[in-house]
Order: sequence, then structure tokens, then C-alpha cells
Amino acid sequence: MANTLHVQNVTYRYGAKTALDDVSFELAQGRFCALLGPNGAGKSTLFSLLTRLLVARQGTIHVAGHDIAHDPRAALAKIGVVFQQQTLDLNMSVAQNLRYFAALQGLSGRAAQQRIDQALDRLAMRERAGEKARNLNGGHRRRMEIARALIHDPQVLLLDEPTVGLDTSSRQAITDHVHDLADSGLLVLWATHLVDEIRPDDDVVILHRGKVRAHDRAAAIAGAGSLSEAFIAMTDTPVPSL
Ligand SMILES: Nc1ncnc2c1ncn2[C@@H]1O[C@H](COP(=O)(O)OP(=O)(O)OP(=O)(O)O)[C@@H](O)[C@H]1O
Repeated sequence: MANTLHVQNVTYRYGAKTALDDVSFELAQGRFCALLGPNGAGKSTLFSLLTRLLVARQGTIHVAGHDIAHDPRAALAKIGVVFQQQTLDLNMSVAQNLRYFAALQGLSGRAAQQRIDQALDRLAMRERAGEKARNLNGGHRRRMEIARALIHDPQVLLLDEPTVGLDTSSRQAITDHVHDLADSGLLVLWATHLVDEIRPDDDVVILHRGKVRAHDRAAAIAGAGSLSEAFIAMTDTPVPSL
């Protein structure tokens, strides 16, 4: 399997409600892919399937060549996740939060410290290691969660609307950092409904009412117009710019 993330003919229903309808796409290592869709498009359902909170009865998902249904442990070991809801212990320091997560991944001692330092460096957070999470602003808490998602050295980083609730400069910093992570070799899947977080060279999967409406470079989807215009035309949904 050439591509790192391979979603093939995935359909998911909540009772009579079809949330994902024959969804297929493949993504390569070192790419930033925006999963763009209006409310109710199916983004969270897809993330739940990719992290195995839900199990697809129809279709297949491969991560780094591992079938998530047949070899979930190997597939999930290749994925780092940043959920929309904050999941930090605010009473612990940045380093303690990361050490705790490293321990859950079976890492301890010098190996854990090395991974923690590397992950903090990638997000320019090393100098904040001793601070209590409670004292960090929203943008730095998010960066810490991203650092934590990288500790087990995954190939794929999933982020579910990671800039919700952040001010403009924090949003920009996080968006830039995560693009840098993709440039350094990670495959990033970034769920959003905000087109201004997407760069012309990014991959974009547009999801609407459970179906993939487009999958291409952002510039190709935008064509002669803008990505917002293309998105509105495909989904009949006005896109908020913030
Ligand atoms: N537990 C559930 N039971 C029934 N229907 C559900 C359930 N969860 C989601 N849905 C429906 O499935 C569809 C896809 O929802 P999903 O949450 O995956 O979309 P989304 O793109 O993540 O939207 P949002 O940005 O609002 O979170 C929607 O129509 C939603 O109402």
C-alpha cells in the first residue's frame, strides 16, 4: 500500500441516519490535508472511525499499511490525535502531562525524556516545560496537546478543529506549526470549516452530507476563483472566515 492513509468505500450509519456514504481517499506521507466540511458533514464520524472509537461495518481503513479492523494495535500506534475538547491535567506541569502520556505508551526514563524534548522542540515549547498547564494560554495548551500527540512518533497526526476558541495570532501560530510538521514528513489530517487555515498547496478533502465532493490540491479546487467560492458552490454553505 503506497499511501499512508487509505480510506476505502467506508459507509457508516447511526441507525437510519447515514453519516458517511461510500467515502474513499488516499493520502501520502509529508502532506497537510484539510478535511473541510460544514456542520454535520461527517468529519467527527470519520475521525472516530480513524481512531477506532467507532468501527466501520462497511469499507476498509489502512494506516501505514495496517488494516485498522484486523490489526488495530499496529494501525493506532501510527496515529497521533488531538481532539477538539481539551484533555490536559491543568494541575500538572507541561513536562508532567507529557511524562504521564509517555508512560501510557510504555516509555520511561531517558527514552521518554528524549521523546518529550523532541516533541516540545517541534512545537517551540521546550522553555515552557516546567509551567503548570493551567498557566498557559489557549494557544500554548493546544501546542502542548500536539506535542503530546507526537510522543510515540506517529506517522499520521489527526486534529479535529484544533483552533476552535483561539485568538487570531494563536490560530496562525498553530496552523503554521502544523504545516511545518507536515513539511518535516508527517501526514496531517486537519478537520476544519475554516478555509483561511488552508494553503494553496495543501490537499483538501471536501465532505458534505457524508460524501466526498472533492479531493485535490486547494489551488486546483479553487480554480480561477477562491476556495471559499468553490466550497459554497459544492455545499450551499457559507464559510465563516473566522
Ligand atoms: N450519535 C449519533 N446518532 C445519530 N446521528 C448522529 C450521531 N452522531 C452524528 N450523527 C449525525 O451524523 C451526521 C454526521 O455528524 P458528524 O458529527 O460526523 O459531522 P461533523 O462534520 O463532525 O459536524 P460538526 O462539525 O457539527 O461536528 C450528522 O447528520 C449528525 O447529525
